Amino acid sequence: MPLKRLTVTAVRNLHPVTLHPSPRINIISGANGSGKTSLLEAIHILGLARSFRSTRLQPVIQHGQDACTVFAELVLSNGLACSIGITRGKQADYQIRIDGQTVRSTAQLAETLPLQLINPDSFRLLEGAPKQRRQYLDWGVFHVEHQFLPVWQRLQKSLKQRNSLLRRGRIQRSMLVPWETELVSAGERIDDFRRSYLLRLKPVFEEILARLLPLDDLTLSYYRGWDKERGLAQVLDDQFERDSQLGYTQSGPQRADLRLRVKGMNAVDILSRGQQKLVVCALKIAQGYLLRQLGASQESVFLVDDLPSELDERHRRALCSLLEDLQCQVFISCVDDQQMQDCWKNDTPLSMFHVEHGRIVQTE
Ligand SMILES: Nc1ncnc2c1ncn2[C@@H]1O[C@H](COP(=O)(O)OP(=O)(O)OP(=O)(O)O)[C@@H](O)[C@H]1O
Repeated sequence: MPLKRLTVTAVRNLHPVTLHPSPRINIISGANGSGKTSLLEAIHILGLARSFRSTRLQPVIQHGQDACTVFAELVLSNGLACSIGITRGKQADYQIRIDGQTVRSTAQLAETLPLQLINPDSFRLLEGAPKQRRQYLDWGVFHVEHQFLPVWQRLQKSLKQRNSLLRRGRIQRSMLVPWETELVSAGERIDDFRRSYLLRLKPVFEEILARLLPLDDLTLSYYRGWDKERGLAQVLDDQFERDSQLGYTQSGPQRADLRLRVKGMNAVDILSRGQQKLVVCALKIAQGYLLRQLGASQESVFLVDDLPSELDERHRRALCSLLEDLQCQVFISCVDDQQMQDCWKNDTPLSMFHVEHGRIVQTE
């Protein structure tokens, strides 16, 4: 799903630019503060309508401008061209267009452009809250299981309604029944989707990890959000009193998690930062490989911010080789392009861009 042409206007310090990236490897180099990350951020906005650096989009819009725009022409897996564009204004308003048609949902953008981000914050996938690992897992499920989104929306709605009734206090048990019925039916399906996705992901992840970092005793397991012995309906029933006191639903798929352990202990307590970074890279790259294996209609585009940092040369090369073998489009930022130049096979299409004070120039 490579971006064939990319136009960025009024994103942070970037001068308006149109680029013709390589369908495979793109290296973006430049000094600190030059605007490398801003270019990756622009692509991220195009795929997800939001930044990975700030929760609000206002800081991303160039000082003195009212809106930023990112537009791209893509090549679909069937070889046809498609155009997508997004304009985000200061009032959190946005306009999304796919092939000239206005689109309301950001899910359609995500579906058209499956983005994977690897950046210094990616560590949080291991050390952060379960929500991040659920989002990671659900990214994969969303792209391979087309029923996932409507079922997930049903789950969110029923959970919200149940929690709002619980917060009212002193409610009749029967008032929750319709929402619980919906919650159980959507929740168990989400659990099935996640479980079967993970079953397929695990061997791919293990293979990728072995190429990056031999860690035989690392295990990846799934916690569905409630105990193994009981069905979700039973759990909601048994926990009604406690849920009423707390004002929210304690157990369910909204509590699911992925668990990474080394010798039975939490991986973050054992692995070095570099090793954690490699495990996160393996997790993300594995999703790209799986998407390709399953013949998904779109392939992932990888955004890798500041790859060389914290990785030694051997691991950097191993990572580049994995990204290269994946045969998808990759954008990698780095301060020193020398570090990234000889990591690729001669026949891999490679483009180099240099950023200076927000001005991007293709150098190769
Ligand atoms: N809304 C904005 N309008 C204009 N300039 C901005 C805006 N927000 C940030 N900047 C500037 O844009 C630049 C953005 O740099 P960016 O983070 O993309 O740099 P980088 O090349 O990735 O640097 P590093 O190597 O330090 O990570 C910074 O110089 C910053 O001060």
